[in-house]
Amino acid sequence: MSSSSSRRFFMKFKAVEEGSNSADGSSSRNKGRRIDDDDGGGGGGVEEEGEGEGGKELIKEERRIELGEGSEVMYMRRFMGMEEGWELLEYLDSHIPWSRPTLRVFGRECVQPRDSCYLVASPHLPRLVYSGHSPVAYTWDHFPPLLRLLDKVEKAIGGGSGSVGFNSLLLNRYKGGNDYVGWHADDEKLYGPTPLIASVSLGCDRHFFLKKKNKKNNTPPPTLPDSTTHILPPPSKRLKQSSNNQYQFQYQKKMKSNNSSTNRGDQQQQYCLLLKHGSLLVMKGYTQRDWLHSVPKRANALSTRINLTFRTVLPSSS
Ligand SMILES: O=C(O)CCC(=O)C(=O)O
Ligand SMILES: [Fe+2]
Repeated sequence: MSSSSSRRFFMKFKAVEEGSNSADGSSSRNKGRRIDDDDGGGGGGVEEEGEGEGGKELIKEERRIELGEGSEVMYMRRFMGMEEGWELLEYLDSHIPWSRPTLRVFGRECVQPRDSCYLVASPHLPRLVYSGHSPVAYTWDHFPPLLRLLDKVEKAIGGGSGSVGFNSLLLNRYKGGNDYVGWHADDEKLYGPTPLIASVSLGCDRHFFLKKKNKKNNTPPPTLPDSTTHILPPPSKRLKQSSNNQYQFQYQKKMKSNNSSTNRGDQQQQYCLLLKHGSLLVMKGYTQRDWLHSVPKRANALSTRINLTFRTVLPSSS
């Protein structure tokens, strides 16, 4: 399949809701100069304005968000070219051995609300276990496009020839707006106390939320890890767009609940980023120790999104 036909394939739902299948449902078809966030991503089925026009190099915008106390995220919106991204999306969609495992969450079994696959550089790494599930670790040597992506990610983060030393990769496939990942932190011991996680997004734009953990008991917020949307007020009431397209908001009201475990009354710091097709998000420092993140359900996310998170498993962490 050519790259343009593959792009059409992933944009097949576009006709259903013309110009509104960004994750937030906002129209991405501005006539004239774009002033919103959709100026070249194409994720979710918008045109590819801004991609290397006239042979110009892609602008690699960077956003560094200091979360405080040694936590930091960095967002690079145009990490890879649009066509390059669509080709990789198509390749991964058809070549990766996806599965949708059963997890155990708070003693309950539930089917993971997205497809995933775990790839590693070596079979001798300690096993990954999350939510009572230990995924099969496939070797990433069988997927040359992923090795090329790894190289690109390492160069972007490590600078020039620098090697970061990622040795594992977790892929998630969200087949539509009902697929999601609930509040969690990638704080498994095998990644060490300050993991560097590089997250590449392909396909449909989706919102990525960050919120500070509840320090008092260091437990997740009052939602099941895979069910988050209901505690957040509607985006229109909640999100305040700042000049750098990053949404920052705080709860305006106390959460209404008689349950003492949910009625903390503290205002949690939160951030939301729209993860675009071809973007790179890096989480570093104590982000996994002190913050939770999620990609909630979105009714308007009509097409497939694939997310890749490169991580480093510490060899002696078993
Ligand atoms: O899909 C995303 O952007 C996030 C995925 C994620 O948080 C994870 O795999 O741990
Ligand atoms: Fe995560």
